Amino acid sequence: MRVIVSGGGTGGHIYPAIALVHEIQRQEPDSAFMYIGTKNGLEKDIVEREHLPFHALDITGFRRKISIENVKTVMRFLKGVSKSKSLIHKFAPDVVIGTGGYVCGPVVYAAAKLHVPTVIHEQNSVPGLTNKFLSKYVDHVALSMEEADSYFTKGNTVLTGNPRASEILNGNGKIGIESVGLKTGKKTVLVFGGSRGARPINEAVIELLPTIATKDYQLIYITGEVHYEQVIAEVNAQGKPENISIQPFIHNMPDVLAGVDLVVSRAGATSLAEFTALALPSILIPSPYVTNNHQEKNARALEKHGAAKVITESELTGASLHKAIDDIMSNPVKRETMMKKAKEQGIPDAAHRLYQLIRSGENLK
Ligand SMILES: CC(=O)N[C@H]1[C@@H](OP(=O)(O)OP(=O)(O)OC[C@H]2O[C@@H](n3ccc(=O)[nH]c3=O)[C@H](O)[C@@H]2O)O[C@H](CO)[C@@H](O)[C@@H]1O
Repeated sequence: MRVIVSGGGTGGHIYPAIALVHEIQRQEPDSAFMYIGTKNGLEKDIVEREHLPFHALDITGFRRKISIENVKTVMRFLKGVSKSKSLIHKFAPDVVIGTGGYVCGPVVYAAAKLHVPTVIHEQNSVPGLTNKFLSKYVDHVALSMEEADSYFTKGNTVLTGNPRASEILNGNGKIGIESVGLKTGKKTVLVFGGSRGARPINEAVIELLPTIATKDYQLIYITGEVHYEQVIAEVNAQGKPENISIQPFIHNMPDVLAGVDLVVSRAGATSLAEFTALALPSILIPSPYVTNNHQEKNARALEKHGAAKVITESELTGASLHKAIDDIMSNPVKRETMMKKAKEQGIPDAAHRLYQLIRSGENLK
């Protein structure tokens, strides 16, 4: 199969695209791929590590308020459509797939206009602007969560789950823990603030750092690339406990997640698909800076089910985070129950479901 994938900006849109590529490679090893993203998002680095051909569009997202920037955005969109059409003509794909982020807008729109079969994947319970716009033109909208269905009106939705949930099951926990320089066989907590890191989470972790040295568990703490140097400077000023590993970003998340017992994170939809697939208990601090507060909705759904504990950003302090971590880490029965509840929410065969949807496309060659 010849496949163009596009998804960008943050890890939550990029990793599902890569997971789908891996599933197609497993099913049809002689497939050919092209990835279309932006230069400025995380995708360039992540996709090049996968040795996939990468093309960049110069594109920006719409502001919700009327502004002159939006006029420039329309111009970039039109240029993006024209460049996408030329890439599609050259590559001649059997299908074009968008996994969210504004870069998919021109790519998937151009494909639909050229009558190439198209699929978009929505990770969240509340869809982003780009996917809502594209849903009117594409053959299928693949959903990770049923709740998103009511936002799409064309009757072309299918629940597949998030393909990253399948990918994450291939990790090796021992390799993951060793890769960050910690001890295997010890209970481990992972803290991270989504794919870009989150300052409020970093501040809370720095506050609780001195107490970590006294714990019988260890901590992997991912700061986010842009925050790393500042965090390291602050940690060095107070002394880093030995049972903590601090990283700017982790590229082998399937291995690392396979080796941990509890995760503290934002409530991005792709991360949650990973935690539930792996039956991982979580403490979730939803980002309040996202469309329709969708991260809190994602997080509350898991909390209601007993799989997660939610701390809102306004409740977040070093002390509240410390208490929440200790509550779960000192209570194996609670951890066990949360694991069971998390697993009930997972869709571990999502990559295959999405692959089947793509293959079943009536007009797919
Ligand atoms: C601020 C914002 O707009 N966030 C959105 C973005 O979040 P974000 O990109 O943070 O998305 P998620 O938390 O859903 O996914 C992050 C992904 O990055 C990976 N990872 C993270 C850190 C790291 O060091 N290494 C690594 O590989 C995680 O394992 C996961 O696969 O996309 C999500 C999915 O559409 C949305 O739900 C979020 O609301």
